[in-house]
Amino acid sequence: MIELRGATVTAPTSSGAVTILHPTDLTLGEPRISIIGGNGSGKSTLARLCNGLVEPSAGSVTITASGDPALDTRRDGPAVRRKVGFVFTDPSAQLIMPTVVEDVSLSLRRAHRDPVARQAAALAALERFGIDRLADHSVHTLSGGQKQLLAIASVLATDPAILVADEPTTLLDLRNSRAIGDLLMSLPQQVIIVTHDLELAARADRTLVVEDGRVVFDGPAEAAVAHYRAHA
Ligand SMILES: Nc1ncnc2c1ncn2[C@@H]1O[C@H](COP(=O)(O)OP(=O)(O)OP(=O)(O)O)[C@@H](O)[C@H]1O
Repeated sequence: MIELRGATVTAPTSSGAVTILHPTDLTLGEPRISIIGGNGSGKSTLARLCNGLVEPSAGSVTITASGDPALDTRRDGPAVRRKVGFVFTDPSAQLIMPTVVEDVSLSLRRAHRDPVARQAAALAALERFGIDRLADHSVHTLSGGQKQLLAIASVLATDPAILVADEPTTLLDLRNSRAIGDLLMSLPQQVIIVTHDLELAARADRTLVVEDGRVVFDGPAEAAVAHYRAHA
């Protein structure tokens, strides 16, 4: 569960501070939540607030998961990032190591100090997502779909309670975006997806429509998509 209380984001610019997200109150507990809205409306900012990549300039963002005490994104940054995994639009931004298995191993370095156990856990994570055959491939030789799958596998290998994905299918062709969409919708974790793909957005339990730094509609996915279409 993610709670925003008066969460506001401002950024300094040459012409003074601008408000990117106006004070926002949200309790996000549904298993599948989508965030839609026009370019520059503030969707990524809202998504990044959820795992502390962006900190609120005012108000608070707290995470409660698995009965643990609530974590505050400003106070408990590293613990929040362990609880809330984040997948970027461009998986290349996230893939750092030369080979596929090394990349997953890197994200497991905290969970498994022993290199042998870590390698086994990394291979198991790849197997779970059907990409174990790529274990020794260079990350640079993967297709866009394979890269996004690997980025998701690396994040999920650490078993976060919540996954936030910022336009995870934007760079993918139809087949791969469907596959990644299906995967995200089938995960046991709570999933929050920012997307311009209205078909994917409509599969959520709840959809937020963002416009000019404000959540202007919050409700069932079909109604939210209809609102967005009518006001776009
Ligand atoms: N650090 C910053 N400094 C100044 N302005 C910023 C900063 N970060 C974001 N913005 C501005 O805030 C607005 C919202 O940005 P955000 O990336 O959240 O939008 P978005 O809805 O995700 O857009 P898109 O769909 O194009 O990815 C944009 O106008 C952006 O230029």
